[in-house]
Amino acid sequence: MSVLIATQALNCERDDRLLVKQLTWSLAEGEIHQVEGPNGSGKTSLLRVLCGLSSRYSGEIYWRGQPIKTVRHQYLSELLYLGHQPGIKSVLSPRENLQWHAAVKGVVAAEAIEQALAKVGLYGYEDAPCYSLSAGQQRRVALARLFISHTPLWVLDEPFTAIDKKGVAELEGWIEQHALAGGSVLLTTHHELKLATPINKVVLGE
Ligand SMILES: Nc1ncnc2c1ncn2[C@@H]1O[C@H](COP(=O)(O)OP(=O)(O)OP(=O)(O)O)[C@@H](O)[C@H]1O
Repeated sequence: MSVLIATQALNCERDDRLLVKQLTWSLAEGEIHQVEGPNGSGKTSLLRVLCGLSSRYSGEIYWRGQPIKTVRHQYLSELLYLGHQPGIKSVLSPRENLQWHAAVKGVVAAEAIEQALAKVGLYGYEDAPCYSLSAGQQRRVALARLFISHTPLWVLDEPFTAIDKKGVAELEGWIEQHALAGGSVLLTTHHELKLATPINKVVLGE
């Protein structure tokens, strides 16, 4: 399986604290990697750097073997980042949020949106403004984005936050299915993952 994303001697600094030190690492198709470490160790900071959302780093990041600066459009279009916060627009409904996401991704996805709403259990709430939904339902709106476009790399920061037991099992299944289909997943979670697929660990704060 070919390598999607890799780093060479990556350092991430925050307020004069070196959070990631000389990280040389790679993530290939079909792999699941979990960034681990205590609160404040830099997990979110690392994910944001790897998704092109932060430039607080030194060293090199490669996408499919090319420095990200040279393939920025391809790199950003092939990854999907779900942040710590749901990152949805609260005045829009779940359906409208997904339509917005599809437009940003440049995909026509009317059917995929309906399927995604059903998959994450939001039918019945699809046209309600998101501010009227519970925290777990809002997280489900964010998770529905996983099924709108076919992005090879999912980057998930604490995706299990506010999700109920059934939802946790479903999300574990989706992560596993994505990897089995040749996709890759990079995630942080304080939740103990129950997957049959091996998980590679990236440990920070040691
Ligand atoms: N918005 C911010 N402004 C200033 N410093 C910040 C900010 N966000 C994070 N930091 C600093 O960066 C460090 C790493 O934070 P980060 O959110 O990456 O950690 P984390 O490992 O994801 O933590 P957690 O497990 O609590 O989510 C923190 O200890 C903090 O000092």
